[in-house]
Amino acid sequence: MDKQSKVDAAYLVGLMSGTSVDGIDAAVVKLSPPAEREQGVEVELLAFENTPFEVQVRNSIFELFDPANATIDKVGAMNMWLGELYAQATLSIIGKSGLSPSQIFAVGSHGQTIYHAPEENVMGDYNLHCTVQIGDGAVIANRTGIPCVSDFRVADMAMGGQGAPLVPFTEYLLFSNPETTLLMQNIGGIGNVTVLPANASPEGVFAFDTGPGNMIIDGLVSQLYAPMTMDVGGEISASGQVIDELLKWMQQDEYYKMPLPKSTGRERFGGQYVAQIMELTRANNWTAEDVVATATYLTAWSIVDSYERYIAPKHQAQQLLIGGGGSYNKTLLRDLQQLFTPHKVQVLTQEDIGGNSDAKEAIAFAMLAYYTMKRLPNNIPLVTGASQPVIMGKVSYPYLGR
Ligand SMILES: Nc1ncnc2c1ncn2[C@@H]1O[C@H](COP(=O)(O)OP(=O)(O)OP(=O)(O)O)[C@@H](O)[C@H]1O
Ligand SMILES: CC(=O)N[C@H]1[C@@H]2OC[C@@H](O2)[C@@H](O)[C@@H]1O[C@H](C)C(=O)O
Repeated sequence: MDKQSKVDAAYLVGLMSGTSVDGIDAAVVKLSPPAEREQGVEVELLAFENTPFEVQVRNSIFELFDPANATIDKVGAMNMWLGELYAQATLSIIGKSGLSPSQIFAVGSHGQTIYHAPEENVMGDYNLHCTVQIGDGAVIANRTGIPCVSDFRVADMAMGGQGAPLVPFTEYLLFSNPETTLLMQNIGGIGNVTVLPANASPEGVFAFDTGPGNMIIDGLVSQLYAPMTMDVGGEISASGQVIDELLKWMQQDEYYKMPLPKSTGRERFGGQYVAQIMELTRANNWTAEDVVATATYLTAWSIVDSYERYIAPKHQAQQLLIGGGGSYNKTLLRDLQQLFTPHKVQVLTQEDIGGNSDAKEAIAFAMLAYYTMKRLPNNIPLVTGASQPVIMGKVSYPYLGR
């Protein structure tokens, strides 16, 4: 890092639109760089906004999750359209922060994942893996006049990694603690955990996707309670009972036993999976609230199962710190508290420690973009499985005529 960057704070915008497809999270942060490489970076959240997707946009994105529907014209058009929406979200949040676009060092945009196949051999004999995030960075840069870093995951995958999860890099920088072993659990569409052992070096950090977060719950609610798309506050599941037979069927999925590193997505727990549950529901005459309660319990179970299988043999954790939209589902929190009590792990949300469950990932992509702009590596190879550190993200520069 050059001498200048050690002292100057930078303003950045972070954009996240995750696997839930609920909308765009946009954050403006002030980043005070570390004095020495990775030690002591500080980030202050200046403004945050979630812009829900209009129904038409959401439906068009969902269409692209099925490779048979994701024709090149639709992918190309949505790549441009999302770029526009991300640019609007960027300008809106900068306005809210009281800054002007010229003060922003860079935008870090995750994009919309429409396909993630870290294991799959997509092209037959060619043994190619891939991950696809759309919402073009060049559109964002040119519409806002701010350099934009986008498409983070490909560089890691090029070096043999899963291209996910990426947030552990920033969680290590922001949350690691000399005395407490923390489990940073995100519950978005997918659930993912970062293990921050007390006093760990970056080599001690590990992370992986625990399985579905809200994806199955959202899918079932959309089918059984349309036009609702989520179980707000966990009220539906609170009124239902877990169906043992369905729970056992869900627990059979091979993902839970797969070795680390691992990551997953809609390809496993999306529309097709929900359609299978709907078939079982009709065949067995299960009630809607019991089915949603079971999917909710499954998510909590997958998190504690991951702890027992991969983490507890190495580390006794003190806290499970939950972020992402799942932290607003009270039934899910209740189930997690119940399941972690025997392990003596305290279950807290980001809000319990003065954080923001919604903003966490957007903040992370602002931070990752900072490292990209400084040409510093920003993956954790032991987390993603990459063979070496890489500088993730592609930079688009606007021409400002000066
Ligand atoms: N008030 C609420 N009550 C219950 N669930 C909620 C509430 N608000 C959000 N959620 C759940 O959280 C989901 C959105 O979470 P989040 O924005 O963290 O996911 P994401 O970033 O899209 O996903 P990922 O992190 O997997 O990429 C919604 O789809 C919904 O299931
Ligand atoms: C391919 C992809 O978009 N993965 C997401 C998804 O949502 C949660 C989990 O699955 C995680 O692996 C990842 O996102 C976060 C931001 C990450 O990379 O850390």
